[in-house]
Amino acid sequence: MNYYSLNRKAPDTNFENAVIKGLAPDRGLYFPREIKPLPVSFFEDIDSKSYPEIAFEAIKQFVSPEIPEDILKTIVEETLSFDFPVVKLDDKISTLELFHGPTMAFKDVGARFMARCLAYFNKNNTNEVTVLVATSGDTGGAVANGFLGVKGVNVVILYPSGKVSDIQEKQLTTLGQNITALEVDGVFDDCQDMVKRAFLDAQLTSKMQLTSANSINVARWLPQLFYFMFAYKQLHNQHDAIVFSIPSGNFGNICAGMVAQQLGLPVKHFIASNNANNVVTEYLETEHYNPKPSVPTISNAMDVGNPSNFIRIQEIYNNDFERLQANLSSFSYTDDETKTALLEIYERYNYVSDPHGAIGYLGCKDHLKTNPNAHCVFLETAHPTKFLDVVEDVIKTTVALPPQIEAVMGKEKVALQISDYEGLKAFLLGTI
Ligand SMILES: Cc1ncc(COP(=O)(O)O)c(C=O)c1O
Ligand SMILES: N[C@@H](CCOP(=O)(O)O)C(=O)O
Repeated sequence: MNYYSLNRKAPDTNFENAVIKGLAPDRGLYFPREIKPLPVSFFEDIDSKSYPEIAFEAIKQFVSPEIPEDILKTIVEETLSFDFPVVKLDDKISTLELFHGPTMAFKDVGARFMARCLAYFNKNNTNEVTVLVATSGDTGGAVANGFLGVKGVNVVILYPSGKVSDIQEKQLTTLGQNITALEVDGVFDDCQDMVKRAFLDAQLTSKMQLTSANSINVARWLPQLFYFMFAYKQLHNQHDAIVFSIPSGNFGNICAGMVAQQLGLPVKHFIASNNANNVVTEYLETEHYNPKPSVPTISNAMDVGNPSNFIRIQEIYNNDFERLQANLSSFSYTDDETKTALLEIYERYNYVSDPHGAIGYLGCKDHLKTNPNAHCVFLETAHPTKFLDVVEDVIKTTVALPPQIEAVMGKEKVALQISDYEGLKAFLLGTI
């Protein structure tokens, strides 16, 4: 598959180059030249397919011919070695649990998929790659875990100091080996800007091959489309008007859902559920896109003021505001509303959600007010114990720690403090 830059000032490239480069030379995000719908029979026969079989068929066109089919089969099987259950709360609302992977966040799938693609491209150990990642909480841990020990790959994670949960911080600062954590005096958007700036810095790019493991990288972004197909497989026999409410920050996940829809997945509507960082909610109300500095919330992984993937969403809809509005709604919620929702989900359904999922639940409730015939699936994007203080404080109950979380609890944080781009550059050049 060829990919083009959304800034349209760089040549097309293939999947391998798009993955290794991360961002196009004109600083644009890569986007597939074509999204060919899957045959109708793919969806009709979905009950007979396993998750890896669904994933293989869905992603094949985006990675061929650079990843041969037998390798791709192995990659998806290894990537998807855990479950993706839908839990029905009632006849109107379900949740898709995306937290059964090694770091208990939905990012595990993209991180594991991308790590395996890079390892394949670097099979002869000829090109050392430095992977830069900006995280507002979960991407860092998932990428650290997914890339740990991958030969020829060094991972550098930038995270905003004091703005990720304790467990998220442990997950991204305690692995060692080929993983380094940089604690940035700033917000997530500062970290993301530094990563993008590094790609354009000739002093760096002449010395090392840099790429990104954020959703700006197509190998991290596209596998997220699997989730929507897995939910459809579990629900399509009971509900024919499925809508998804996606807790959104950098908008990679929801945008991947829209690619699944382009592939033919029967999705009725998308809901971007946001915390106070509401640039897209405002856009859909006003048609003005006005990125702002992010504000801290209890759903910290969504504290993004300038979502990278919004430009991909606009591309999918051909920059047609009316078409976008017809397929996408967006709501934004305060921390108090999030806490109230967390408690309501617990008391009404005996289900413990995390603050991000709780925002997804609120999006479902708001959508159902005007669309009572829909069945709304909100994505549970992280395990509640990743936000233990908030969750236990709200539901007034102790939540048992799963083994994946217990494993990092006693570990010692190792991170290097930096305050600006020069700090990142000095680290990469080995001068600090
Ligand atoms: C728990 C959680 N929920 C939601 C999101 C938002 O996802 P996206 O950035 O793809 O919009 C993130 C971070 O990406 C996350 O870690
Ligand atoms: N919410 C993310 C922010 C980065 O998103 P990404 O999908 O672009 O990696 C996080 O948890 O780090």
